[in-house]
Amino acid sequence: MSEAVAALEAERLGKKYGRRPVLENITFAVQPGEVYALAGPNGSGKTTLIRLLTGLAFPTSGVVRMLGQDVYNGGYVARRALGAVVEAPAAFYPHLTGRQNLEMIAFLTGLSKMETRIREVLARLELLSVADQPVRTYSLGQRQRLGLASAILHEPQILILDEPTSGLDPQGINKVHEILAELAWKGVAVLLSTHHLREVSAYVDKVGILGGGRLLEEVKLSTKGETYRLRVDDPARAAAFLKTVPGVQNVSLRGVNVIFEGSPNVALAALVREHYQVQFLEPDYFDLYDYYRERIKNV
Ligand SMILES: Nc1ncnc2c1ncn2[C@@H]1O[C@H](COP(=O)(O)OP(=O)(O)OP(=O)(O)O)[C@@H](O)[C@H]1O
Repeated sequence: MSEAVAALEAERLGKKYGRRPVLENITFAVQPGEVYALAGPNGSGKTTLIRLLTGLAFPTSGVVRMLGQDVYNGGYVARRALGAVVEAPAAFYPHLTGRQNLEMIAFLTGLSKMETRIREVLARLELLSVADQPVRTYSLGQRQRLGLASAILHEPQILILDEPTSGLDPQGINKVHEILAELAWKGVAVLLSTHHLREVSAYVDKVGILGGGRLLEEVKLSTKGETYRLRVDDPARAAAFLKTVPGVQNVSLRGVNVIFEGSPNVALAALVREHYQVQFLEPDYFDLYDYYRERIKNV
């Protein structure tokens, strides 16, 4: 079966400032309905990567595709599928109201049924009560939410957000996560950068860990079924073998652990039969934040 076209795809993306490489060989994909979080210490290149993905900066090497189309080469159609907030909080006309700012964006985007959609989005972001106040009177949280409102106004299939919850209070943070999870559920591909892995681990599908300008690892967070982890000699070979075992699904490597779903008994029996030395097998209670801290310790 051929794989569906990814909503957003970066292939061997690199960026140099002068002679200094800031990003090297970044390859990943976000499928429709998937939430992908970019994590990494300060200066690891998250914002630069987001600027490349959204066309605000050009890569030194590599390709970005949206819905299968190269965004740097006649990717106008592809970019219409994109909603983004890059330098949060997004810039608005301070003397115009929130609603007027959205009307201007809707007009420039050529949106039909503009008033209904603007009302819908303002309501979803809980901004109706301040919709007719000038943006200069908005709090940081309200500005952030207006940024998200403007990014989803045209119902994009791909949403890219740089630290969408920075500066928000806990209620505002929850609201943003709730909206992003809902958009993904409706099929939108969401990519966000974050320093708050515990906040997002409830609903993100994958986390790309950036360190020193490289994608160190992609952690898949399983959302369905019972997940187990085991430690075994030669984990890469054991993982490849488990992929062929009926009753064992979604096998992946996380560091030196093999993660899988399905029957732990079947997995264990199959490994023992093939003479693997299994050190332990247990339910996978995965703390993304602890794992991330461990992973970037020596970067
Ligand atoms: N315009 C630029 N010219 C030169 N160097 C730059 C430029 N923009 C970013 N850099 C460098 O690229 C590296 C990555 O920066 P970037 O802002 O992408 O990191 P980040 O992961 O988003 O950091 P943070 O978590 O602090 O936001 C840094 O070393 C930064 O100094």
